Amino acid sequence: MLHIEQRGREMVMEKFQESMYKLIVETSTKLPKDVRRAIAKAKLRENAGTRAAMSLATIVQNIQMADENVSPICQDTGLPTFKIKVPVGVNQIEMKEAIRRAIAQATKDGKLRPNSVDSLTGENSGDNLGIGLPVMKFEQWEKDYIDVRLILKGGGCENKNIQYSLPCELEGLGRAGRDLDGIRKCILHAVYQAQGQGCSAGFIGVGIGGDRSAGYDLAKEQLFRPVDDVNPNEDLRKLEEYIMEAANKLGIGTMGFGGETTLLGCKIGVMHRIPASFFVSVAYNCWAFRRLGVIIDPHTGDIQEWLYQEGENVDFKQEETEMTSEAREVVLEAPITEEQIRSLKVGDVVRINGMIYTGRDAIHKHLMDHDAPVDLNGQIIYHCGPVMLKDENGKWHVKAAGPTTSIREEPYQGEIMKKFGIRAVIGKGGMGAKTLAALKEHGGVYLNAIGGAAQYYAECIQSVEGVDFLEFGIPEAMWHLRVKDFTAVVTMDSHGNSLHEDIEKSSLEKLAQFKERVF
Ligand SMILES: O=C(O)C[C@H](O)C(=O)O
Ligand code: SF4
Repeated sequence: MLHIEQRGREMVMEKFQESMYKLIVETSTKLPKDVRRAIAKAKLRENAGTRAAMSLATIVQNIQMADENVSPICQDTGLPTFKIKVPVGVNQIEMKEAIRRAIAQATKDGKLRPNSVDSLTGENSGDNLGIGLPVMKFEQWEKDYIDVRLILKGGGCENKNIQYSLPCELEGLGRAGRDLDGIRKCILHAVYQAQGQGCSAGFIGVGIGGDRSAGYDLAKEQLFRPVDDVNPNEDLRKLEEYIMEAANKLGIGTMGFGGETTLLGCKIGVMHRIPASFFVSVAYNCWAFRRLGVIIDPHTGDIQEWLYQEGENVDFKQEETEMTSEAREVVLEAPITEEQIRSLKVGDVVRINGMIYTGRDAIHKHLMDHDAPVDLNGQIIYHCGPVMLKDENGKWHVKAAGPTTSIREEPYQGEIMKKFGIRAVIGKGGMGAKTLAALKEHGGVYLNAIGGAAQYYAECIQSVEGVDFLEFGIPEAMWHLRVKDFTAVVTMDSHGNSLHEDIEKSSLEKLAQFKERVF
């Protein structure tokens, strides 16, 4: 009897594992309906031919490609966080194990990038498991079904989360006090400081109150609310509406290229605090807002219902995908000469053919005091940590390959370009003053690709010609990629111009319009 019961439980857990696998794959590859609608609305607002319109065209094409290929929307499949509500009596230990197995399987199948790194040694576990990862938060409830929600939040937008301790002084906005108006200022500032680095246009979850950790938890909890719900707290409903309107006047736009839409959603929650502390915590999520949920039958482990499925679905299939822009278009193929680079100006659209080499955090640090494994003279470095799969013949295939946030390489980039003769770097979000000066001195350009458009760029990659530093892990290795028609925009040129610097300046001026008390 006991034996039969145990066998029955094992079968339920196998089914539960299968259900979790489906949830993971669906979350990584298909944006939820509410997010699609927000993106479709943003696209309508942009004027044809602008950089923002072109970027949004790439984004919707990418969403559609991810649907069709059942492949990750963005190569950074994030830090998986599960929120699970269970009836009393359900075995949480077994559920955790099943989720861990499902995560490892989805990684093996190229639906998740191996993203779990030992914080001390830098070693990638290879299967997305690790100390504390994936994050699983259980709660019991009186209902008779299991509710599992999953968010895959990438690193670039996570790095733009911000926490304010009121009262404080904010650039452009002045004093933020311990009241609703002070909160308003913090939230606007949070959107401003993210610029394009978290792959705007973004969604924000805000947590008011708590301590530092509970505040961030509350902020992230807001990201599980449907984009189009209405806050039941009247003050917060008004604040959410106000923020949506005001933030979209900052002119940061898609990818920080300027434009009409900077924020796609704003959800605010509140909890009590202790007298001495007043935190406003903001969780920033990129446009590639991957969160879904399922209802599970605890007796079978089967999915009974998918969540976030209300309302109209936008499949972007009918979209006109022609990405025409008013910009000058230039074809580049490495090795690139200094003369070619000097002829490029901010705003030019570049189509790259031939070889590019990936390099991100580990490689930049390494190259500071080591030789490069290949001759990088005149070459192009791509800030990218792709999702790769090896076939049975040992051949590598690119499953997703969008850009990563370049600013992390700011301490190294200029020096490395000069040391090796690199002429161009591709990334997203832009770089700072040090790199801009090096581009001018040495003759280099910074090319901005569309963050999150991992399927779109994977399709530009014709072959993987080699790999170095695989010991750094798949995302950090140097992949030698042959590309065709890889499109990016010059946003920093060799004449001292930076679109990022310009947008930061103009958005700060716009932010200052919101200095006066509103609430
Ligand atoms: O790690 C990555 O591939 C990208 C990251 O999510 C980023 O936005 O920089
Ligand atoms: S690259 Fe952009 S879209 Fe992808 S996870 Fe990072 S912030 Fe999000």
